[in-house]
Amino acid sequence: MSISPADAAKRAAAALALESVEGGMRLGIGTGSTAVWLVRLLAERISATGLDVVCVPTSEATAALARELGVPLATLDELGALDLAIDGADEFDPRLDLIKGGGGAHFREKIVAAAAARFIVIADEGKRVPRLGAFPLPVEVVRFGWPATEAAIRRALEGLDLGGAPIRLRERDGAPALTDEGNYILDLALGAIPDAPALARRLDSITGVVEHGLFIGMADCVALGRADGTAGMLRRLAATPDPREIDLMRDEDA
Ligand SMILES: O=C[C@H](O)[C@H](O)[C@H](O)COP(=O)(O)O
Repeated sequence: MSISPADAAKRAAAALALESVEGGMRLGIGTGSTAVWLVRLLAERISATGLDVVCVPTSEATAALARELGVPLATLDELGALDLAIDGADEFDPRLDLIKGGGGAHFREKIVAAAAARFIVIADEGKRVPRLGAFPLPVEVVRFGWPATEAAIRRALEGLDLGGAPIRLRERDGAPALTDEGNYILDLALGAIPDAPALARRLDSITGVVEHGLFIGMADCVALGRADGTAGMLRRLAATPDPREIDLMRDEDA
C-alpha cells in the first residue's frame, strides 16, 4: 500500500513506540491520526503473533476503532494502573512538554498518561517546536457558567506576557463542540508561551476548568517519525526548571 509522506512519518513513529510493547502489558492507547496508526499496527501484531495485551482507549473514537480491529479493551477502573501509554501530540518542546487536545481528548488522555508507568509520545517533525504555543491551547471547561470561566482564564493570563491571547469556544457543525465528557473546549491562541509550567499551574487553579492541554513533565520519550519512513527516539535526559533550555534531547536512530 502506498501512503503519503505525512502518514509514513506517523506510521513510523507508531511502529517505533510499539517496539516497547510486550506481552502481558496493560496499555493506554491515544487519540488522533497518529494514534490511529498505533491501533492499526497493534491490531496487526495481535492478529499475527497473538500478543497478549489489554488496552484502555483515551476516547470513544479510539475505542470504536480498537473494537472494530479486535484490540482487547478494558476500562481504567478495571485495571487501576497501566504499564505504558502511547499517544500523539499537537506540539512538543525540547523538554518534551506537550500541547495536546487538538481532537478534544486531552482530559481522558491526561488521566491515562498519569496512570501509566511510562508515557511515549508518537509524533512527526511538524510537532517539534522550540517553545509551545503556536498551536492553540485547548482548555476543557464545564458548560455551566462557561463565560465566567473564560473571564477567569483571561485574568489568569494577565502578567504572563502572552499579548492578550484570543480565546475561542470550539464549535462543530455550527454548535459548541462537546467532549466525550460532555464539556466545552476553549482554544487559547497564545503564541510562544514564555513559561508553560507556570501557565499550567495557573490554569489548574481555576474553578470551571476541567483540564488543559499542557502536559508538563509527563512524557518519558518521543518516538519521532520521519517522512522517509524512519523514526528515532527522543529521550528526556535531565529535568530542568528552565523551559528555555534546549540541549536535553538525544536523537537515536531506530
Ligand atoms: O485530542 C487529541 C489528542 O491530544 C491528539 O493526540 C493530538 O491532537 C494529536 O493528534 P494527531 O496525531 O492527529 O496530530
